Amino acid sequence: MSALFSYLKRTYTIFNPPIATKNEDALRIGILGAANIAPAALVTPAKSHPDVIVAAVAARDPKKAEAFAKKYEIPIVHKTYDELIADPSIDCIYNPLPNGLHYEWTLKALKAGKHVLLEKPSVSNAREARSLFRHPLIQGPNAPVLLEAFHYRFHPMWSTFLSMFKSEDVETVVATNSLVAGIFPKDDIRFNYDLSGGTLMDFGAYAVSSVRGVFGKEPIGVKTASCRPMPKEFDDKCDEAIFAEYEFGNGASAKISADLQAKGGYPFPALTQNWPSFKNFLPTIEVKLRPQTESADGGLEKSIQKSFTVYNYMGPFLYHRIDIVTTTQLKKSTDGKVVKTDTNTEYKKVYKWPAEREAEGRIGEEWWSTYRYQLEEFVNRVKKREGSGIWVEPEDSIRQMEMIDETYEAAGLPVRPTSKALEEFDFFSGR
Ligand SMILES: NC(=O)C1=CN([C@@H]2O[C@H](COP(=O)(O)OP(=O)(O)OC[C@H]3O[C@@H](n4cnc5c(N)ncnc54)[C@H](OP(=O)(O)O)[C@@H]3O)[C@@H](O)[C@H]2O)C=CC1
Ligand SMILES: O=C1OC[C@@H](O)[C@H](O)[C@H]1O
Repeated sequence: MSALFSYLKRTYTIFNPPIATKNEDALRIGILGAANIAPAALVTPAKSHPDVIVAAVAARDPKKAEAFAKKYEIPIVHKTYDELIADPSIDCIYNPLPNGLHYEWTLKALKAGKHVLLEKPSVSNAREARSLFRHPLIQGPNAPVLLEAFHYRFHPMWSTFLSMFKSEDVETVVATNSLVAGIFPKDDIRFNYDLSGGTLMDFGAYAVSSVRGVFGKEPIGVKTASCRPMPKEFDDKCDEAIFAEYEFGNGASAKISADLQAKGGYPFPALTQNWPSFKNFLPTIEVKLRPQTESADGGLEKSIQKSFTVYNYMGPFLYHRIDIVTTTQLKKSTDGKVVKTDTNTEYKKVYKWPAEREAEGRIGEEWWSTYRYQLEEFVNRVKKREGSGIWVEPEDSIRQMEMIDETYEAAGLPVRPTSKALEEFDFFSGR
């Protein structure tokens, strides 16, 4: 009963957080577009942050911007994205535009001296990523801050999970993210090539990012990759599902599968045609370590294998569970025949940092969403405070896009298109 009560209380508070009194020097953030994700990723988290005011919004249709501003109590409405970026009262820009517009509008914001919280995936491809994240505009101690909003990384669950094993001990990783068909219509921005859509750019980007995080390094190469393209009458340069396997060296490998149009049939096919299988219902990552073998009495060998599975690693604030399974086997040394198997499973949940980590800047509340933890660090960077140290480094964002490009190429799909803003003037080639 008390577990149910605390679950309900936490969930309620995520969406109805206590309102912080704003400090005089609170950062004023403007939102580019009346985006669906903006309330969850910025407006609600900002409520409980004393140093953040969501001060302005702009949309292509001013009426839409006005309605959005009214609903979310945003004081300033700008007629255009350019006007918002030029507003001197705005310190930071939140960019939740479709992926294909990330490069252009982020660069414009940085040129105007604004800090940018940029939705994931950061840009359309590795070329854009190199141009943006190595841009002279963001170099130097007083340069504007630019962060790719891979929010799940900022939640204490993720760091705790990574701390449970050593990356060099990992043998296999499987990351699976599925969403029931029909949630996103087939003409959604996620399935529009010109806007840099594709499942690999969406759910798949989390899978790529999480696998890279587990290994703490880049793959040697893509072993296999395939996709299920969108139907021909839609945009078949976009993947509605993507499957890939990567080699990480020393026999280690990772598989990802991401599907934004999943059909399954669990548990009653006639009623649940579109549902992914139960096991894959929540975004899941499973890490298996290499078995550790030691000799035991009586001509036996003892082999211990550990696996760590997180259910809902993408949105752990809503619910998650880490399963730690230890399988101990006794085998005959002569022929490897298993004589005894013991399995022990532990379950862990981590919604906030333990109190003793506060001194390291690891602060938060049980009801902080991944976006709230992320906002805390974004503000810390802008305000030059130490913070938790968790960050998505510029080179990390570049390598993320390199892996996405390589996967698309291996799956036989084109890399997402480069923005005209870069085609027209590429800083690095000077064109
Ligand atoms: N962090 C997370 O958990 C999530 C992140 N995202 C990311 O956020 C971004 C936006 O996603 P989401 O909010 O779902 O998207 P929306 O469909 O809500 O689109 C976002 C905004 O894009 C603007 N826009 C500008 N040009 C176009 C165009 N040509 N076609 C369509 N829209 C256009 C619209 O702005 P206007 O209002 O001006 O018309 C719209 O409000 C993506 O990069 C996505 O990957 C998405 C969901 C979750
Ligand atoms: O980042 C995201 O997380 C939630 C999904 O619904 C969405 O498609 C994706 O962009």
